[in-house]
Amino acid sequence: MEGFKVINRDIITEATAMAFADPHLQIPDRYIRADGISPAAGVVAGDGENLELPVVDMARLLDPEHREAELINHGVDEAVIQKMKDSTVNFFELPLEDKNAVAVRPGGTDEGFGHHFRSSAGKLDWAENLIVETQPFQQRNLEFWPSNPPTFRDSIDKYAMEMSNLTMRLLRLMASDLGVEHETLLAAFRGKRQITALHHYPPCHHPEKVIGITPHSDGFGLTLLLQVNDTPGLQVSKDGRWHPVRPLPGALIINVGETLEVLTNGHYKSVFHRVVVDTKRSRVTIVVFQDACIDGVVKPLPELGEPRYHAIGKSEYFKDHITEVVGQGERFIDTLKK
Ligand SMILES: O=C(O)CCC(=O)C(=O)O
Ligand SMILES: [Fe+2]
Repeated sequence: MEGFKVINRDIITEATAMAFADPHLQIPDRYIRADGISPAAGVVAGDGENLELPVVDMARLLDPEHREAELINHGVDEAVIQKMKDSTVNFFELPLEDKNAVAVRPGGTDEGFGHHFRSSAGKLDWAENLIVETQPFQQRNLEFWPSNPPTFRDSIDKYAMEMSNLTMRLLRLMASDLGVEHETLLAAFRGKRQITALHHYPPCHHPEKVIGITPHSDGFGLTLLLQVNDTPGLQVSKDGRWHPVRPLPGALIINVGETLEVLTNGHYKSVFHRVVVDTKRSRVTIVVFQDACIDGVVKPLPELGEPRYHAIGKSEYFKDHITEVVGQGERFIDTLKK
């Protein structure tokens, strides 16, 4: 996967692992954000102003009549979710040495365990991440798929499949909402890449000095985010303030990526978000990105009228998306608006 808000990867060192494990150790300088990125720099909305993201209660969305039953019959398989959560937690609990068996290779592919984002000032996010490409099947690079815990590969394989199916169900609903043929929207996603990112944000005794994930908006089509535990941290930017997002237990958060904003000609909007870390509890999330394009191009579906965004080739899109996100902290697609 070329692109994906990555400018540079870094391995997790012993010193970092120690700082992550002991909230009372001094924060290494590379994690201290003084560059306008730190949570201290943004205004956070008050209590009771948590943002209602498009939190999708699958059961309710798919069948208003049969909430519980529908979740079992049409929603994501609970056993698959639980197994994926367990494997993820087990992986992050391993000693650093074991996790580094699938470490990122600086200058190599964008997969692996490590830091996946480094600001131009060389600062790092307060998190360790494992990223693997889960679809298309032929592009899986098992070198980066942990064999420890032993359940990991099977868990992620099944979870990825569930997320592909869920994406197709969501796209059908979106296509109906947009008034376009289902196939038009589905075709833009079919056979495209699916990237799975596992995030672990350790606690930090000075959360105002570090950031779990730098403010950004997702570049791909659709993001499906699952919280493994209920530690808060995700915040969404709206009207110049950061609003905490607290998903309902068991709900997935669906983020519209910039590519989907363009495809739908601005009907769905991609949001700017970040993660702040907790003083006491770690936060673990499982995030699946579904990519999309029309014949290699990011552009509005022709059915949706006069295009409001300029068309751009996929590789150019990702190249520019990175520079823009990192350079200015703004959404790249705003530069594509007509
Ligand atoms: O972990 C989270 O809550 C958000 C992760 C995220 O924004 C991303 O992976 O793009
Ligand atoms: Fe994101």
